[in-house]
Amino acid sequence: MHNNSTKQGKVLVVDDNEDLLRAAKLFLKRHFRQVDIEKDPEAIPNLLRNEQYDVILLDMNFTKDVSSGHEGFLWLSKILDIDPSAVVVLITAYGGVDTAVRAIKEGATDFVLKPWENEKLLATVMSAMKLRESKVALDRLKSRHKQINDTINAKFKDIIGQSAAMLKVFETIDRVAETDANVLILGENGTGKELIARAIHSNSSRSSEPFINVDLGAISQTLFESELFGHVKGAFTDAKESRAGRFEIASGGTLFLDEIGNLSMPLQAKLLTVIQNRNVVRVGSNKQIPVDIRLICATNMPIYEMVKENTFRQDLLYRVNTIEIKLPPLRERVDDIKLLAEHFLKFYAKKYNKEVRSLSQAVIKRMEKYHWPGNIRELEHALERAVIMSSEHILQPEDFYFNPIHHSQEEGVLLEKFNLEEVERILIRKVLKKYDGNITQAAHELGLTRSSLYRRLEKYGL
Ligand SMILES: Nc1ncnc2c1ncn2[C@@H]1O[C@H](COP(=O)(O)OP(=O)(O)OP(=O)(O)O)[C@@H](O)[C@H]1O
Repeated sequence: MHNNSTKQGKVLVVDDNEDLLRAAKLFLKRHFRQVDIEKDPEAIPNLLRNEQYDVILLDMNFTKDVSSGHEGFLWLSKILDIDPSAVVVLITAYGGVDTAVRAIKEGATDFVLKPWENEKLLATVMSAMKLRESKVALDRLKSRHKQINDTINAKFKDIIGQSAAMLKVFETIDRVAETDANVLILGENGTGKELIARAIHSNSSRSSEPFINVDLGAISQTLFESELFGHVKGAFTDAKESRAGRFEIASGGTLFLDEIGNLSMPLQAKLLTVIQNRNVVRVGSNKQIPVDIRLICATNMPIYEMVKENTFRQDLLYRVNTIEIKLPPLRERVDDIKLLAEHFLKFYAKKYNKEVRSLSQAVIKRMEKYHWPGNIRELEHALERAVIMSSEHILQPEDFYFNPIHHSQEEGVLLEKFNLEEVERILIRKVLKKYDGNITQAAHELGLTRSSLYRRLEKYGL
């Protein structure tokens, strides 16, 4: 027999037969912390308002000689209205099995036949209790997930921009969000590709489902399949447990594949198969799992040139680029710089509780001339740093740190060092600077193809 302190769970039994109620209470009390009994179903709403029951045992028929179960259905649906995650076990007489089966379809958890055997009743209530525990845990997880999502989305809510280019982007988001069309977002680092992807998701009918973000540039070749498609226990040495991949987790919602241009050819082929079939197979299994996702991809690579150079599959590109959004670099949307800078100033002044109020004209002029290789992310960090460091109300050019590369310094290095790699790195930086980061022009001047220039940029971390 259990002792009182270890007993768990609250059970409510509703039946018009007082003998049955008494017997149920006597027996269940030995196993559960609290057992309430009620013979009048009209009292149910009130009871549920005052107590959180884990399991409710509910009779199907209350009026004498009526065995249709109508009343049971009525009370079942009332209970589920009050508490959608209530766990209701129906009590039904022999012969009422069909009704009980229908009740389960309508949301009951299980049923017991009366007269019952105590051990059977106990087993039923015990497993109902377990179900309740997982429902409560799931509800908690869901609301935690929602809270996290809301916090992220709040940050992504304000998309600042009034330049013609951004207005066009807003219009496209409006048009495509509601559709399930695949979207490809192109733009340099820090131009707001993820922000736009989230905006599309939160304006779509999938907004209450997850937005799952995968940085393909950060996933190693060996982990690619298991990360994206999942694996079953024992599929490889480290696979101690079965795990769903990002495609499966995103099902119902939006999958954002960032840096799609960084995928190797073999991985592009694997990705294409999944996108075409809308099915994933976990590593180590051969079961097809259907996935329902809205796909948004992004890259800062010159993807069309890569197709020409056979480093990116054309069929994959045509799968993902149904709608294309080009985000111009910040230096090409000069109209937005002041607006963005003031937005970040306000945000960080509030965050760090500083009295910084505005930007001097000189700062704005300087910003509008600067080439912003890191785009909006760089602008945001510049403002965060300036707000933290400054003790004035108005920020001045000295509060910022523009353009860390100095010509004279580099030339000095060039003359002193004869290491080929070092010289190559410096040359590339200089040419890039000359063309304001324009890869095509820089590659042309250096006598390289764009993709070999990209490879070097990566190699030298430029
Ligand atoms: N129009 C905008 N208005 C306000 N904030 C923006 C805007 N665009 C970008 N940002 C901010 O700039 C930062 C970088 O944006 P985001 O991460 O979306 O860029 P990205 O293009 O995905 O970058 P990467 O290519 O490096 O992944 C984020 O903090 C984002 O909130």
